[in-house]
Amino acid sequence: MNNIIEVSGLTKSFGGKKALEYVSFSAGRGSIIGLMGANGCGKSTLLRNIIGLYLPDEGSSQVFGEQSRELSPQTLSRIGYVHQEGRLLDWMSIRQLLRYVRSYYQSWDEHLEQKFIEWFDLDPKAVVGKLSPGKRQQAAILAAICHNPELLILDEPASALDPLARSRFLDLLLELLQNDGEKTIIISSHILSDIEKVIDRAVIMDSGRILKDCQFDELKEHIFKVILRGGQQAELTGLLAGKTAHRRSDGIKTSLILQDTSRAEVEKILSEGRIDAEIIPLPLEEIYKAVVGKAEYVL
Ligand SMILES: Nc1ncnc2c1ncn2[C@@H]1O[C@H](COP(=O)(O)OP(=O)(O)OP(=O)(O)O)[C@@H](O)[C@H]1O
Repeated sequence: MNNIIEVSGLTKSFGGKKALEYVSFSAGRGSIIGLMGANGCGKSTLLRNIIGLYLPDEGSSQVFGEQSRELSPQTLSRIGYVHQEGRLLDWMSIRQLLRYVRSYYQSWDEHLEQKFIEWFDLDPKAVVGKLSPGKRQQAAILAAICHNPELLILDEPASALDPLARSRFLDLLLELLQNDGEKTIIISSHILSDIEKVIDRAVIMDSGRILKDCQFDELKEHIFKVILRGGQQAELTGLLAGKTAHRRSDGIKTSLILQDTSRAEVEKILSEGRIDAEIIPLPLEEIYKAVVGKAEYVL
């Protein structure tokens, strides 16, 4: 498979402080990738390096086969980017802004523009500088997607959106991918309960490094919860000790968050030992905490 993003050994410091340390990352076509991690762990820096907004101290980054530091206008027109600060031309109306952005692209999709103006309930006459943060984010999303980019990079795009707008935004992502299964979308977000509805790959960063990068299904297969009841709780807890990220017992039942194992392996142990237990999938937020080692689980 031809990757459209190839990042290798990317390192970037600001004033002596490392924001990225030897990060390698690649992406093929046709997926929605969730980029997660604590504030300041390097997500935006990675995304900005990918599109050439930042230049690395070491390592290389390519998009559509071109070096990120010198992307041609043709390659840039295949990319859509929504950045965290949502910098836009404040004096324009939404309609003027979209007309202005559209003048840079041959592939602008008017039908898509109209559809999402209605969907987001945006007033085309509204002045950008007077929009609420959420409406502003919606305008930024629209300006980034209507040229039908093959690669869509979304850096915290939905933080200011209300629940309905967020849900419409997620539907929009799925629709973009359904219409064209070759698109690649990278979305960085702290709202894990949202992105778990759409992502098929999870990338978790911590302190400038990638801790985990795998298919979301694989992550769910390997990090999950088991609730034990009955008389064999101590025995099974011992058996799974090396794979337990967190354990809590209330005297009646024991809850374990397991990792470094698989549901199939644990199901086998349970059935062989005829053990009364329940395997429960975890929400992405809990999986994330297990990966980064922050054991503040609600069990
Ligand atoms: N332009 C810049 N100048 C100086 N320091 C920067 C700059 N951009 C990023 N940094 C620093 O690099 C580190 C990584 O920041 P980055 O914005 O990539 O993190 P993030 O994971 O996107 O965080 P958040 O979730 O808060 O958006 C931080 O310590 C940040 O202060």
